[in-house]
Amino acid sequence: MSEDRNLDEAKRLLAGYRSSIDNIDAALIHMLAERFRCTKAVGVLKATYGLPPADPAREAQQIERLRRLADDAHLDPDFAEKFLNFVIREVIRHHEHIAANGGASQPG
Ligand SMILES: C=C(O[C@@H]1C=C(C(=O)O)C=C[C@H]1O)C(=O)O
Repeated sequence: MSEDRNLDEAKRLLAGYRSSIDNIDAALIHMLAERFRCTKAVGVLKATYGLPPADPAREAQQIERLRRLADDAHLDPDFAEKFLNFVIREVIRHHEHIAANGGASQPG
């Protein structure tokens, strides 16, 4: 009987955590969409002025900063670095694509 009650309580807690996880995932998607909206504009600017798609010096600064932020927030800095590199690789792919199209961004 008390095991049933414990299981019910566990299910209630699980549903509460999952509801927060769903909200956080939605926020992440919106934040990523906004970031890519910005970086696509940067890609158009770079293509217009003949600047290279990638900027390794800027990336090094961002990684150093994000590693520090992650550490302060008790998030694994190696994971934060991998995540940023994953996002930046996709941004650079967009920039190369924009440059190859003469500075025109693609929708989406
Ligand atoms: C957005 C830029 O282009 C590239 C993408 C970056 C990013 O996604 O943060 C950072 C540096 C560049 O390699 C930029 O130069 O600022």
